[in-house]
Amino acid sequence: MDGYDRPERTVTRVWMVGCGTMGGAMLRQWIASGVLAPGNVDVVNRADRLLPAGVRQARDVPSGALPDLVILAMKPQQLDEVAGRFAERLRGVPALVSILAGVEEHALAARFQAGAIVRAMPNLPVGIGKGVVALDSSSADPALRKAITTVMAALGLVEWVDPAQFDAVTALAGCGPAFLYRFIDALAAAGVAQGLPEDQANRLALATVEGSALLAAAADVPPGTLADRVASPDGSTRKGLDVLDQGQALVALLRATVAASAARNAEMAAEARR
Ligand SMILES: NC(=O)C1=CN([C@@H]2O[C@H](COP(=O)(O)OP(=O)(O)OC[C@H]3O[C@@H](n4cnc5c(N)ncnc54)[C@H](OP(=O)(O)O)[C@@H]3O)[C@@H](O)[C@H]2O)C=CC1
Ligand SMILES: O=C(O)[C@@H]1CCC=N1
Repeated sequence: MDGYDRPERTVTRVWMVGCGTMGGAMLRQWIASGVLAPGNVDVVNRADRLLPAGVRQARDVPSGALPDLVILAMKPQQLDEVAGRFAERLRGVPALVSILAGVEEHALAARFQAGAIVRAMPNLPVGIGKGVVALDSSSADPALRKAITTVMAALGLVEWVDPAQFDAVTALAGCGPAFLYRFIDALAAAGVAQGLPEDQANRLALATVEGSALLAAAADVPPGTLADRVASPDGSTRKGLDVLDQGQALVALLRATVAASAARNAEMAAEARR
């Protein structure tokens, strides 16, 4: 019991529909962290993939009792196909979690009859337990929200967000790793342009981003203050920052980048509405 005389909810048996790049990253970390036992997970995909040992995979959902949780981890464009094939069999599952970008809770509820539906937006570092998982649900009760929070906490930072902000959160955190990886490559390429060997520039750029992120995460001051600490008075960093800050160049570039991703999420939401 949780102190409010309600039974605790636990997530033990899970079915996962689709388990590619993101589903696979989540599953690997859940199993590595002991949150899920491999023998309690069934994956439904179109062809066998390399999955953690002990996880079953098949082309159809298993027969027998429904699990505690079904996770939809295929692409948004595959929603109707998956609903057409599996919605009847999944009817009455206690909880359905979707990681499909853009696809709203009522679009899922129009296709699947589940006790509750939760939208989740992970990002790729969940595979090492250092990701972000944004969550939203209007149908989950407090006990389920707590259970889902516990499961997702093994993947990294968990944030419940306003549904109206889900597309923005997806653009920032879900897509964010891709933007960071581009930045790392661009930093390395800039070093090469200054005469560094390419392999060395790649190592230096990656280690610089890794160390800087770890330091910022541990610091008691914001990243902007750390940037000023790097910039010695009248030194070389300031000259570089002046370029990034000129006309708010970097801010404007990232605003446009995140806005483009958020707009695509909104398009995918519209495509899934009915
Ligand atoms: N990649 C990322 O960083 C993030 C992705 N997401 C979301 O995760 C979801 C998956 O993306 P991602 O992992 O990149 O894509 P992938 O293409 O890597 O994975 C999709 C998976 O779905 C499976 N699949 C496709 N159609 C069906 C079907 N009809 N029945 C069962 N399984 C099916 C594929 O099977 P098969 O293996 O046979 O091809 C594959 O395993 C998307 O909805 C995306 O919005 C969310 C946050 C971040
Ligand atoms: O590119 C995509 O659509 C998904 C959503 C967030 C990251 N990847």
